[in-house]
Amino acid sequence: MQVKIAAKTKLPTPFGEFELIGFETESGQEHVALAMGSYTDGAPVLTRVHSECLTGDALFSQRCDCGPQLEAAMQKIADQGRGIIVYLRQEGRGIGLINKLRAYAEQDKGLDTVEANEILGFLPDARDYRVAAAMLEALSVAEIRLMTNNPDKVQSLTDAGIKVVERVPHQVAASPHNQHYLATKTKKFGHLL
Ligand SMILES: Nc1nc2c(ncn2[C@@H]2O[C@H](COP(=O)(O)OP(=O)(O)OP(=O)(O)O)[C@@H](O)[C@H]2O)c(=O)[nH]1
Ligand SMILES: [Zn+2]
Repeated sequence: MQVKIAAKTKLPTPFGEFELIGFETESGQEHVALAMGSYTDGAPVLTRVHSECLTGDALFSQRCDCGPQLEAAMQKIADQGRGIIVYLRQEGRGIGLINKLRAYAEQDKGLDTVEANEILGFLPDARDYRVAAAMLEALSVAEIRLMTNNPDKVQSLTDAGIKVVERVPHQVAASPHNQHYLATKTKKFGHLL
């Protein structure tokens, strides 16, 4: 998987100023990374590989925990003054925004998040983390402390050549709306919650 750094700029946020790095893949996909501090010095970098969730990241959805997880990652990185968020445009665990909304509609009828994907003909999780590994390599980052509860993410990044020296638990407070969703993540995806 080849990616190229297409643009770099500043991103001032309530958590502090990040460097915003835009990437393009060979197939024309666009992804971004937010970086703070000196991440090229060889020491393991506190890292979040975050999958796009328009509803959670931008629209305050309480169906999932994505928005608070993104904020928590930005805060933890700002507290340390050093770290990277790889923001992957793999919306809906890779099935895309409209298909995720279709899956939500199935969940409204009583299916869980895995069953809803399957009834629509998708894998429960269609994400590919090789692009995240390629982005980290392009930033000269080889060793990370990964903020996640998802063991598959740790394994997939490891398989793609990134050394995950530590899994940093990344749990945020549940809401009444996302309890079932979080329970399914634990039961069906093996999330460490
Ligand atoms: N298809 C589908 N995607 C969902 C659903 N709810 C959230 N997502 C997507 O799931 C992705 C986030 O994945 P999660 O399973 O919440 O968490 P994770 O990234 O695997 O694990 P953590 O690193 O612990 O956060 C985002 O791309 C969301 O858009 C859903 O019900 N169906
Ligand atoms: Zn979400």
